[in-house]
Amino acid sequence: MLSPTLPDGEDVALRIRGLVTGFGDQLLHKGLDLDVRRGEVLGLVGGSGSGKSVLLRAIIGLQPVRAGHVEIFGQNALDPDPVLRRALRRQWGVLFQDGALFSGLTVSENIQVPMREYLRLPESIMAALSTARLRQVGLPPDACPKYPSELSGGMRKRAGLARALALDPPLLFLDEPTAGLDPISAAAFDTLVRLLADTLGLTLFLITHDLDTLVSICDRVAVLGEGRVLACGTVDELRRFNHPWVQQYFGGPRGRAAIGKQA
Ligand SMILES: Nc1ncnc2c1ncn2[C@@H]1O[C@H](COP(=O)(O)OP(=O)(O)OP(=O)(O)O)[C@@H](O)[C@H]1O
Repeated sequence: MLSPTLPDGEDVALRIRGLVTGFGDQLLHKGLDLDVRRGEVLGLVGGSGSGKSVLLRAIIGLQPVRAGHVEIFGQNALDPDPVLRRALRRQWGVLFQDGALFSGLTVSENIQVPMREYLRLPESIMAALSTARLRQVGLPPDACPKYPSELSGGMRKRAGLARALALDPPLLFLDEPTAGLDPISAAAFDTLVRLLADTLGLTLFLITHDLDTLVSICDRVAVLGEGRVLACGTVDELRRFNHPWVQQYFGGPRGRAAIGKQA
């Protein structure tokens, strides 16, 4: 059994217990449990429509939850108190699938959006910080005055990542970070994400369909299906896990190719 929960005493960044979500009379998550260790890179996989994006939205408070608990660094993430929510909001950053940059703002202004909302800093400091964040994600300072439409897909992802890092959060959520990138850009993005996680000591929760990403940067992978986490473990452990979808996913031609590349 590759349990989605960790033993008591583990240093946990994200703890989910008994999560229930749904739309109308359809339940999507049916009592989902999951723990993410502090400092680990956890990948979330599952078939299309299994509820990966809705789970992310539920964790960060964008999706109503019918039952259950979500804790981020020991704080109740579902607490409706706006003061507590605001304090907790500074603990995480998120990169949505398409980067979700504001098209009418420059890259620099995009990175400054969370700074303006949560920090009170002089303009010159915010400008310097946004340039530093861009450098951190491998973009040159001359990207600062550009608009998202003037960037390539890979650069937009990096700009989105810079914005996710704006408040220097210890936890990052990434929704399909390599979707739409060519294989070379995707591999470079994976390398960057792992490097940032290691150097900044970040905890990463990333949704992906990209087997190369799972194999190359994730410490553990959680498999979502049937409204819960079916199993959570290393890619090697999951390959041996006896469940038809998991077997097909990791043992199929693409899974074997991705694992073979790393061998
Ligand atoms: N606002 C909504 N109203 C009604 N149903 C929704 C809503 N948002 C999502 N759903 C449904 O919830 C289910 C899970 O959606 P979700 O986007 O989380 O899937 P996913 O696992 O991320 O899929 P994919 O891998 O294709 O991105 C889908 O059946 C979807 O149609």
